[in-house]
Amino acid sequence: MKPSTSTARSTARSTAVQPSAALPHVALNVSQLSWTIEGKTILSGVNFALQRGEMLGLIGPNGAGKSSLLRCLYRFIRPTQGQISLFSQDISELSPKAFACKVAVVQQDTPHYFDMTTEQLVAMGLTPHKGMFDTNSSGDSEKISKALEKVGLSHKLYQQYERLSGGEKQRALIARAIVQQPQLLILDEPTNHLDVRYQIQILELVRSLGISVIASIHDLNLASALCDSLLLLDNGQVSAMGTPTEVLTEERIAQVFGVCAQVMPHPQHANPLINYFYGYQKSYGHQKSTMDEVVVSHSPDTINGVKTPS
Ligand SMILES: Nc1ncnc2c1ncn2[C@@H]1O[C@H](COP(=O)(O)OP(=O)(O)OP(=O)(O)O)[C@@H](O)[C@H]1O
Repeated sequence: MKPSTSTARSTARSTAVQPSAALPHVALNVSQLSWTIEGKTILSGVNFALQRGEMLGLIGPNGAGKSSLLRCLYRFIRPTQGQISLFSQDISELSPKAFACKVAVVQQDTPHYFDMTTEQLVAMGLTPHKGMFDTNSSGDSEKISKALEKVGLSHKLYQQYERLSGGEKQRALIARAIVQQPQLLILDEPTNHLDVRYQIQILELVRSLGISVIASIHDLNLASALCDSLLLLDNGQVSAMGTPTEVLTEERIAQVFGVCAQVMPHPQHANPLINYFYGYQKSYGHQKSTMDEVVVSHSPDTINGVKTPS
């Protein structure tokens, strides 16, 4: 199988449904957002805007505050300070039902849904759009089938959700979000349980929906390939925001993640492709880390005697 020479990003976008022209250009605006709990500041002065139809990757080391930021966006956490607006409307002013019609969330840990088939789980995505006494129609069944087909789970329609594998559960939750037809999709580590094929496929699928997306992603190469822009969070603050090329520099990867990397254009899409170097990390309690020297010299010829590619 030979990959296309067109970019993975443009290929996915070419099938996108264009969002309504009536909506403002900025989907999400976050201004001076801070969150403090138990005297500890977790998020501080976070500012960014997500353009309509754009896919924003939220990256950063463990504990940087990615999930906390997403929780503020889907109203699980009330920020200590700041404002979040969705298509120019303050999200705190939306009713729970109005909010659920506009925003879908796929959380990091797959929740338990005992006694529910995959079909019933995905049908939950229709609930915000229904009145109290509305029942599911044949059109609804078609929406559910199409969403399950998109995530490759048609054959699991009647299987108990609890019996799906971790990756299948993740894909079923994404199918539920698709059925919800949100204006904003929030994904907390959506590729967590997925094998490499589904990591690519699910993110390409999410891109192809043509809606505004914010997703926390640990795999920097995946984020680089599939996101329009990246927001790098470090210690609760925005360290950088911009295109993958602007954000993913060797210096910044060393500073924020504490690893030495070589960044080059990806042969298919030309966004940064990151190669990590090994063997220089501090081993706890023994060796002094050579990281500082690596960062200072920036393009080491050798690391621990291993010649690095030029
Ligand atoms: N409810 C809470 N009470 C106290 N501390 C919290 C709470 N929620 C998060 N934190 C702390 O906030 C910091 C950021 O956590 P968060 O889960 O947002 O980071 P993250 O970037 O998503 O990390 P990871 O990549 O490991 O998932 C951590 O130090 C965490 O312990």
